[in-house]
Amino acid sequence: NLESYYQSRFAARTRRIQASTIREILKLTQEPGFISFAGGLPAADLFPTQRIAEATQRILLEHGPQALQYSTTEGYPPLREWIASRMPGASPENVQIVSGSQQGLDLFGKVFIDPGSKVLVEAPTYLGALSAFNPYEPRYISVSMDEEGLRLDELEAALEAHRPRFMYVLPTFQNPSGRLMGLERRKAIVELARKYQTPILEDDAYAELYFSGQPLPTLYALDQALGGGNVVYLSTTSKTLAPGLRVAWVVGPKPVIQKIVYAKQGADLHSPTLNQMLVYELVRDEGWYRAQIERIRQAYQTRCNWMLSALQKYMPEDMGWIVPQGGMFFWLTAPEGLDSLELLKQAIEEKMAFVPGQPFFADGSGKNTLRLSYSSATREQIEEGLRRLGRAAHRMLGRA
Ligand SMILES: Cc1ncc(COP(=O)(O)O)c(CN[C@@H](CCCC(=O)O)C(=O)O)c1O
Repeated sequence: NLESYYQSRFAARTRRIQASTIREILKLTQEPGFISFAGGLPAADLFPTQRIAEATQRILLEHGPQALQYSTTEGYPPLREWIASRMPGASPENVQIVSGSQQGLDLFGKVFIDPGSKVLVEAPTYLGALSAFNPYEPRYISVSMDEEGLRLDELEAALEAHRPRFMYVLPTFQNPSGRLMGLERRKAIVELARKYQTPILEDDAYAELYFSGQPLPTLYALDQALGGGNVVYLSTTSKTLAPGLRVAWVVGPKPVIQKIVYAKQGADLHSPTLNQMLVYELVRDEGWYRAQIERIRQAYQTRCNWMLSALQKYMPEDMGWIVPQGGMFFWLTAPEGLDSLELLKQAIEEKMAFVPGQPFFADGSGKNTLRLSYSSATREQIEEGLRRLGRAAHRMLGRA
């Protein structure tokens, strides 16, 4: 039958296509009374639902046939122009709309990775990128980080020794560790990448989620200042509008974008036409969009503070964490020897969930780390959820 036929003939081909830990936990935590800090779920209470309903109706009434018809793979021209206008040195031809930056990761992997290609990643890095790249069978080169990001000495040694196909970097509120890379480090990394002619894939999913201060320049912008051409940039409306719309973009040199267009033609023809037109209707109102982003920043700052005080109250004293300056996550480091996968099992007994850290490490390390998202939790859920986690952690660490 088909199943045994599949097992005999195809299982080898799909050996690198494995489950996403976040996606699998997300399914599990739908039970009532469950408190999950697993998925980086944007705050649903901040989705501009009413505005989306009105804009969608207006688009359908005024441009129905266009909104519901097939459209070009490159994406809705006004939206591409809006994105290009915010990226130094970019024109719409450098911009490709994709269905979530997750698709951008997949298509980039499809275009850049051969079996065995070396891909340089941060340790830890976004596990969704590993899920996207794995089917193309890369070999990962992991480089560790200090408090602000990639260590330059290790990075240069790795670039020299391995000449990787590209490096995947998250400079702004890194997922999962929350790190924010400073300007000097950003400049140094862009210069090193150019020196070793190693393209950077910059994933800027949390670009707008600063709690305070002004955004730092993107690696894309810093590379432009040196002549450009060495950074491919990803960002998304998932964290500023609504993730269910699946509207994101890739910005890069024309030959690369051209290949990503062709790959997308073979993947899904184009991203949803209506959703692209809707996103443009929302972001074109600069005043509203800035106010929306400000609402989100303030809400996440508040929820971050709630989680910080709950951590201080309930965690064993030898549990450490990085206090984020933006983004959605706390990254916890437990004492060596504490297996966060085992802790997750205990936590699930208490109807609480988080993402264990090991899937974020391409080199299989990080057993004693875990990621907590505060973005869509209420104050009560944070208090109760951390109390449950604290109970499980104290039990595991053998402390009453
Ligand atoms: C660095 C980074 N790059 C891409 C994505 C995917 O975002 P899109 O919605 O595809 O634009 C994300 C979103 N990651 C969230 C959401 C995952 C949602 C899920 O798998 O349920 C997380 O880490 O929990 C990200 O953090």
